[in-house]
Amino acid sequence: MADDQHKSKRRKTKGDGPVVRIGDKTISLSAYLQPAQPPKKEPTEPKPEQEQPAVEEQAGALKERAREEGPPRQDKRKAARHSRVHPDTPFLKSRRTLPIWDYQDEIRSSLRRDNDVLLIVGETGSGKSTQTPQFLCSEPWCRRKKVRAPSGEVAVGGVIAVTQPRRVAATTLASRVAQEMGTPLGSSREGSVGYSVRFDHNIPKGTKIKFLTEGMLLQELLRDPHLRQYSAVIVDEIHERSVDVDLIAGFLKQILSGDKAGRGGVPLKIVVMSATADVEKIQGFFKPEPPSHSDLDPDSEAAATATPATATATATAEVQFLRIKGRQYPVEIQHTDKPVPDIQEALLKQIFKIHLQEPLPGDILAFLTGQEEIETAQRLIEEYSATLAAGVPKLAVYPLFGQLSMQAQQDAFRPAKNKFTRKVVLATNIAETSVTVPGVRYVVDCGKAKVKQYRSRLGLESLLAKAISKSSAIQRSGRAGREGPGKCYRLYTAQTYDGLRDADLPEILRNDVLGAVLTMKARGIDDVLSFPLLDAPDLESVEKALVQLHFLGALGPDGAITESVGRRLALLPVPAPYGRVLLAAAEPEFDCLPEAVDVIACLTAGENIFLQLRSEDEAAEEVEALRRELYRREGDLLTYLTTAQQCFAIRSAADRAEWCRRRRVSARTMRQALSIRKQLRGLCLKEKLLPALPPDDDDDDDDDSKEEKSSFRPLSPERAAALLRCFLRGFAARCALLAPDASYVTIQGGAGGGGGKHLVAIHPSSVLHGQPKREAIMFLEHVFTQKNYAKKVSAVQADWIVEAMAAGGGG
Ligand SMILES: Nc1ncnc2c1ncn2[C@@H]1O[C@H](COP(=O)(O)OP(=O)(O)OP(=O)(O)O)[C@@H](O)[C@H]1O
Repeated sequence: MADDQHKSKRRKTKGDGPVVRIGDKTISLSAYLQPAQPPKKEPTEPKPEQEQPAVEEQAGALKERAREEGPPRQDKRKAARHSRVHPDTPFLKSRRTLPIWDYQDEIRSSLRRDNDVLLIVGETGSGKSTQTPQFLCSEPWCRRKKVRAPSGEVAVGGVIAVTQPRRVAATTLASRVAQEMGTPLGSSREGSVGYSVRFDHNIPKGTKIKFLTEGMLLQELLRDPHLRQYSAVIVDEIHERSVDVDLIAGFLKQILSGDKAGRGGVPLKIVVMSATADVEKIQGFFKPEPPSHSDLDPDSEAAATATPATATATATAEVQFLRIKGRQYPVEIQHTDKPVPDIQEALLKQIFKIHLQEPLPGDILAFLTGQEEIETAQRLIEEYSATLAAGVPKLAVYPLFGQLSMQAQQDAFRPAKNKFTRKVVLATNIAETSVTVPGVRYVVDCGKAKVKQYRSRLGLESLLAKAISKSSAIQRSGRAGREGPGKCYRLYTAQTYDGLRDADLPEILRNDVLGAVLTMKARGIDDVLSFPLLDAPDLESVEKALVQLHFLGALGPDGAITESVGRRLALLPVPAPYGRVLLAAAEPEFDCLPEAVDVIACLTAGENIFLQLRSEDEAAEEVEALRRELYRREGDLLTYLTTAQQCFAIRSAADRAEWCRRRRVSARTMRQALSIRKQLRGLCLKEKLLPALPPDDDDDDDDDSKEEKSSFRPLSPERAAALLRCFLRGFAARCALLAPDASYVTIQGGAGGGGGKHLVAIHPSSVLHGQPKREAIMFLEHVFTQKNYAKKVSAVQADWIVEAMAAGGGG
């Protein structure tokens, strides 16, 4: 873990000026540290260093200019239209300037009468996500109604669900819309807007608009297949085509073309939105068909009560389509003249150039491929910022990637803490759609993204950096120009852009479809191959998922979901193999659920809990020595457990933070892990996996006065073995045996193990790296860089693997 993979990427100061070394490359920073002389007629060019305070003056000028230019001209008569239903909040003025504002009547009327489906395509920033739900929430069909359903009198409707591909989009949109509607989120128990994302729900009483991740809506569908609380579901950013959004589309199509008995005859309105959707495909998919009884789940209330009258009443209108013309602010796009040989280098140069040439205010959003690249760039930019002369604005870097805790993600959306500072957000493609990062005027797009790729031959998923699609490039550039005119610097040529494919391959065609197949099974879809999907995955992946679920014990021999395992797995908000670990740990034979929860909390909390050690770190040796006390010979999972238990046993939050600092353990990730632990424990209690909450479940991160925390007790070797045997119930197929030539060879067969054996090496980030070889290892993750690496590794016994396989443990 102490391994620093970026030793070579350090900034040095040579006689010829400061340079950044990236591998064997050297970038001179002199040009950036000594800002270029401004060309005479360009007011926005940088001034010589000693005159840099003038940047603020330039900023003033830019602000002034933006004020003068104002938003694009709108038809005054139309723009003056004041909706009865929108309170005159301070946001009304800016809402009126959005291109979608003039379409609000059309949007409303498109869904009146028998029209149940509307597709909206409009440029990024035109106002789709924030405005459409506000336009619709006061429609008469959006009222909550008491109706008669086969199960008796039920309440239907009243809320609009807006799905988002990512948590950060759901939460930031909810907070924006709450502000626009004048009911700030979370400040009171009542409000019009709420959100629901994994491990975080904020649904005030009276919520009319609920932003939620696609995963959360799927969870809700399991509990309420008729989506009774909703009058409408808005599927935003459909072009992203995650497995979850494809499943949602399929379920919505079934609700649409089925009878409405379960909803007491109340139709569910569906709005599908994107900047770059395949209009024909989506229209074709949702085109109403007369339902046939054979389409219905024979056990459903709907099937039991459907009459020919209810069955045909639904299929009348076509899918409505609306194209929103115009964009809010222009975005100037610049491509490179030539292909760039080194993206990381080009990205840093571009950021430095913007910083020195463009006045404040104007933050930068740069798209990189992944966490490692972001952390390296962050370090280099921070080092560079520290060298800037006193009169030059500083740079404050905020990383933004999916593995970060929610709190750390939110930081990127706040203004830089210090004055006279330019914010630089370094993001993966999680900031690509839906989000508005306040302050951003400049986007730098590296043109690549890490894509999860399921290599069905190996049965493993890998993250590979690949060229993005045109649709992604358009989305990325759309992040500039949301609060004023913007610029997007693409680090690739215009020809390269022309050669990009229009859209990404849907995830369902790329990935392990395990979660998708489990969800379909839990929804009573026996024949997963005939479930309506925009694109069906290949037979091989579906078959592999079915086998894997069978190994996990989620499916019985007849292929139906099992009550004891499958249905419970589908309800747990963790991937199925982790869920299987929790179920095993609750069995009396293993009896180690709190420990399994702790490990899973660390695994799912975000970044690696161990921060990378820098070789120049003076305290590196001391940190290493302290960390060695945490390392367990059984491997990474037990090391996580020891770390979590030691850390969580400390009473005071301040002492815990200090404990983390001394070991360079991420205090933020540990806080998140503590919160996940609490929620998972609560869920386990609810699902009757835990008889009672463990005595130390009174964790309050900020409460230093707690006296009752249990102190750390190291796990005995027997209990450690029990815990690893539980993990094997989820990951038995992710194992490798020691071969006579001292290499690790993955076990053959088994779900997830793929069709053949292959070599894996232990990743340098593992505590088992460089340790004496064991007879077998279990690894939770696999990455392919120069070679196949196993990550999150534990030493296991071969007979435990056999035991887990026999019990049906595939991962
Ligand atoms: N959190 C925010 N802070 C500041 N302005 C915001 C925020 N969210 C939205 N806006 C403003 O509202 C505009 C419309 O945003 P909205 O997300 O509704 O557009 P959109 O059409 O859905 O865009 P996209 O297709 O990129 O998701 C933005 O361009 C921006 O001006």
